[in-house]
Amino acid sequence: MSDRVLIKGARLYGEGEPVDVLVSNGIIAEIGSPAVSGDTEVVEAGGQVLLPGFVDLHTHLREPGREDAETVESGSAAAALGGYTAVFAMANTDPVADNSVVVEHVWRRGREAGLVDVHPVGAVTVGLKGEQLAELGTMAKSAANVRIFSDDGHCVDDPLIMRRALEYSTALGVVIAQHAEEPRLTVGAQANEGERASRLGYAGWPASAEESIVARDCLLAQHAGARLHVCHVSTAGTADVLSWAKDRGTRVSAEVTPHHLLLTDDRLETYDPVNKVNPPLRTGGDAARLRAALAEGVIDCVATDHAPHPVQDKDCEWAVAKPGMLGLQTALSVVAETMVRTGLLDWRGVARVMSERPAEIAGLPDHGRPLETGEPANLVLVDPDAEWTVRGAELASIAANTPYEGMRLPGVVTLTLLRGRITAREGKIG
Ligand SMILES: NC(=O)N[C@@H](CC(=O)O)C(=O)O
Ligand SMILES: [Zn+2]
Ligand SMILES: [Zn+2]
Repeated sequence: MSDRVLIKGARLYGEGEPVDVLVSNGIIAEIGSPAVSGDTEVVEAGGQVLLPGFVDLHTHLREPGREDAETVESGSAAAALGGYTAVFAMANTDPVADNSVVVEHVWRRGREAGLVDVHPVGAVTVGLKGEQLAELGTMAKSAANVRIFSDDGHCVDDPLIMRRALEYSTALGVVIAQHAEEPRLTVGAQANEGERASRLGYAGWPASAEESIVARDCLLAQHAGARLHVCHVSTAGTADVLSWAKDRGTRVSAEVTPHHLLLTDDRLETYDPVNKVNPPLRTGGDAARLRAALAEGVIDCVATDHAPHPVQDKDCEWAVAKPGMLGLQTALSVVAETMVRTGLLDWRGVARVMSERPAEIAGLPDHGRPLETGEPANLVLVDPDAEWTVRGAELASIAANTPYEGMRLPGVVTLTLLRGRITAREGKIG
């Protein structure tokens, strides 16, 4: 295949007149009306929107340990098809990614798949048990160059351990990403605490279990001069806490998932565990506030929390089903539906929340870059007017637990380029 790609007639950030973009040697070589030589692959963009490739700070690739749900390879394919050029693979694997052997393994598997930059997240504590700090320094200095640490799936609830992790992180220049859930407040929790959960007989997961940890961690981070990242913000109250913390100069960033922007606890009525997720789907008021907070920058970015589960862990009684839902291939469309169609964000704003901010938070030098000559060609082309119908069985993930089954959504990823190489085109890999 040619190493030169000419994207003809794309609108950069969805703005202005269509231009031609020549990609060569992994970079954007020319923007305007470049001359085409023989050995150039031409992509007719027809006025579609060109954006920097998306960066997902929160993905579960399940390898090692649960290859029946996802592998680095299948998850990388889902990522490329979703318009991603970099993903961060969470540490709650089996064995846990709490040492340099596991993080280097995941990193190498990502390189072998070659569809997206796979950056392993390291665990904060040994075995995600919340008792003893993992060797953050060794993982940071390993070949995997770990930049984000998280016990995601579990909250680092002991304030002393969290304080030590934050203090240690400053010396390493890394970020601690917290799954904010006070475990004493969510014992047996199954769904958002409220009238609907009580009526259906589900133990409630109160907003305060998230908000109290976020407030505590903002204070700990501020005192330590450390950087904190808040995973999957799900409540209006957390947006308030973040707004307060940012106003007083706390170095805190935050993500919201597509499902918390679009779906609400109305979904409980279905009794279908595909809708079970942690933190749980909240109220319409929460979702509205999360959208506004994302538009305002109180919440920095969108992260998928892509959480594949095999059928036996989802196709069962609600109480025993595992929480989590697929997200990589539907994220752009859900953002288009909730943020672009509503007028809350334009496409430049989408570039900010899905590419630029996450790349900055993670410290990735080659992603989330401006669409300019000389910049790395990590790019995604989106057809903003096209719609598609989500079918779990057709997604690239091994698991099929999408909550959007049968939904028609706007925004289709038509091309993804990683360092100038086509990784996905018209819904197909490579
Ligand atoms: N989000 C989820 O419901 N599940 C995640 C864990 C997590 O993100 O907390 C998983 O690993 O399955
Ligand atoms: Zn989590
Ligand atoms: Zn997660």
